[in-house]
Amino acid sequence: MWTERANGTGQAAQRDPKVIVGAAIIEDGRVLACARSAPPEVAGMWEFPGGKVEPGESETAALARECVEELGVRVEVGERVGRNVRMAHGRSVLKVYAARLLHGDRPRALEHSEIRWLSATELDTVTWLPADTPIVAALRPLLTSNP
Ligand SMILES: Nc1nc2c([nH]c(=O)n2[C@H]2C[C@H](O)[C@@H](COP(=O)(O)OP(=O)(O)OP(=O)(O)O)O2)c(=O)[nH]1
Repeated sequence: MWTERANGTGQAAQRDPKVIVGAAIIEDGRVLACARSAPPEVAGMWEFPGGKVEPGESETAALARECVEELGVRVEVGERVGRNVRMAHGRSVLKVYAARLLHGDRPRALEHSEIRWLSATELDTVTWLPADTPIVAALRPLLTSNP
């Protein structure tokens, strides 16, 4: 299913999909949702803060870095939320982790057009990026069980 290519030794090497990590930052039974400011095709759609894992970087380190860059906050990364979601015809995969804010840090929209705290009943009030739909479904019970 994933693309294969020759690796120079005549053997086929599997090209791993690019990993995109997202943080479901939960506080008081609400999750932080972020509206993309770019590119135009997806601007105004909502996502979890995060981004591409850099070569040699762990998923946890990537999440911590992205939360500082995008929101100016330090987070502790917890359990996975939902399943791996294949995107871009299998060329990338979205993995979301629960997270919590550390040291009293308060998120600011440094790269997004808007950020909002959403309770379980408010999750459907925004338009999520399509890949996030199964993650949002998996998140709902976590918000109701952690009031
Ligand atoms: N961060 C994030 N990206 C998501 C989510 N859902 C989803 O489909 N994506 C997609 C949107 C983008 O195509 C891709 C993430 O790319 P990005 O541009 O945010 O990553 P990045 O911060 O590393 O970007 P850059 O350094 O290359 O500019 O994954 C989500 O919940 N969070």
